[in-house]
Amino acid sequence: AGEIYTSLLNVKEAIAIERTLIDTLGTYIDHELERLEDLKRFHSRVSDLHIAVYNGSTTAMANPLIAFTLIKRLQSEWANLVYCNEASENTQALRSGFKALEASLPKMEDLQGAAKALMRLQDVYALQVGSLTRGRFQRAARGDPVDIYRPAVSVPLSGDDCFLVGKVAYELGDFYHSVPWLEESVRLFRGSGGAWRPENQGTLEDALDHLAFSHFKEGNVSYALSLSQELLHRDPMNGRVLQNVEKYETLLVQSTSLPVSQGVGMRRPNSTALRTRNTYERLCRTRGSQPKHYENQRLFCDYFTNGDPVLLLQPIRREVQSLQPYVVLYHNFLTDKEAEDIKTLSQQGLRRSVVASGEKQETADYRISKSAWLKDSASLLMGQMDGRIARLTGLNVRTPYGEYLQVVNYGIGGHYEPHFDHATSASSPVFKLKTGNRVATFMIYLSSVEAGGSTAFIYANFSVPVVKNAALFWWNLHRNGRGDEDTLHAGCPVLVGDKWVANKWIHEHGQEFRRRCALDPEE
Ligand SMILES: O=C(O)CCC(=O)C(=O)O
Ligand SMILES: [Fe+2]
Repeated sequence: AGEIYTSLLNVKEAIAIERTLIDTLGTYIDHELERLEDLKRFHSRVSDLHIAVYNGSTTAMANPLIAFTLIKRLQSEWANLVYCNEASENTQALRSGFKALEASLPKMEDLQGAAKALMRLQDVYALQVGSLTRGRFQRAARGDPVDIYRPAVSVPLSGDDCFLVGKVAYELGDFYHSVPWLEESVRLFRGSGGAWRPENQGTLEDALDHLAFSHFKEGNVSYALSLSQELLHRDPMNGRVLQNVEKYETLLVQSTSLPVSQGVGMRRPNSTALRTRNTYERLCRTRGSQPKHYENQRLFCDYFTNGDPVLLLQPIRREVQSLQPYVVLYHNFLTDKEAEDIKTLSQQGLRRSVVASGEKQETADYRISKSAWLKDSASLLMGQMDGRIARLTGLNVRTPYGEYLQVVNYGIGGHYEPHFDHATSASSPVFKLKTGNRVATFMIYLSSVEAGGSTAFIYANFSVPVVKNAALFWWNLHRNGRGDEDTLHAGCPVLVGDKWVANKWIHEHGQEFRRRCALDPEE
């Protein structure tokens, strides 16, 4: 079993696992209740006897029957009860039921991945952590926060839920994220009276401790001090906290003469994609600033036939999204049934998506999804689709000029940060087919999403929302074979939904007479 958080299909499968656990726990509780009923029955029988028969005197023992039953109870009944194995048998059944599922349970990696996903969504969609903990997706705005998406059912987070997210950030040394999540955790733990719960990972004290240190690392010593003082108040014997309090006090005395380092504002941790991050995130939140069709006459919608006899009978609705680079959206490229069939066909083959790294391929945080390759033999549908793509694009998409269909299912907060589909180095695995570079991408949306998940073209400054059954086509290379930098694109994090896409990558070879060279290097 691979990880779960990288594909929503696997996350959905986890529901069935928990159903089994619910049943197992239910059985355990029933058995334990029966056991406690037995204990209660015995307890009240004996205590009733003491009230009714013995009644503070010993005269009843003159009755040999009463004396016999007292002897019997003390000789065997009490021992039988006290040494009964039922409790441990019940526990054992509960634990073995759990153990049977252990292999299919999420791992630490899944919890971390899911926590990182929440922080990613918080960043990219500028969501308020306070709203998230109330089960809402809201952005800070002047005045009241604005709903980005309204879920039908909203599930609030607990103090412990927030503690875990904060702790994941904390352990990554990411105090920018640990602070707001631990703040929420402390607030919620305080609100619930700080009562201990057996299922919890952390306590109010743990949250205070992590929060104080996060503030200290962010340069907010006085806040770190007051949190540590609260912690010390609750846990006066904690020597480490006492030391911290003293340390913070000393630092504060010294720093009165130093420039105040507080209020600088916390910085988000740097990522490699820093250069394009602002544009990328803006494009994920909005559709960007690509001129609308009425602002640019050359952007249009039409019913497209490509002069093809089949398409002439059933033209396809084409929406030109951009001219430089040339990006078009073909609506209703597939039927619902076909989209479902493709998802079903790929289910067994889904593996964690990889990215090119030199000559090798490896998993990366910047691509969170699972994908499968569907060979032409997978279904008759493959050939039919190839035919449709060939008619629309006028290109040769037969193997090896077109790659197998790559079906992708995104995970929690799943995304694909800005990248090129074509190879940018001679050692790229793209050249393994020996049919040149990826000249064009034909990407089909197999699902819709509730929120997020747009496809963003960073330099071209526009984004395309997910439209189920539609297909997005663009040229990755200039006519002279050089990569077109303007095709830098990304799959935005899925805010709410189960996003599926399918990629058909078309190579240079086989297109010699279909897409000819041009003298203009920009063409
Ligand atoms: O999911 C998307 O919107 C983009 C996917 C993509 O760019 C890719 O798979 O190469
Ligand atoms: Fe791509």
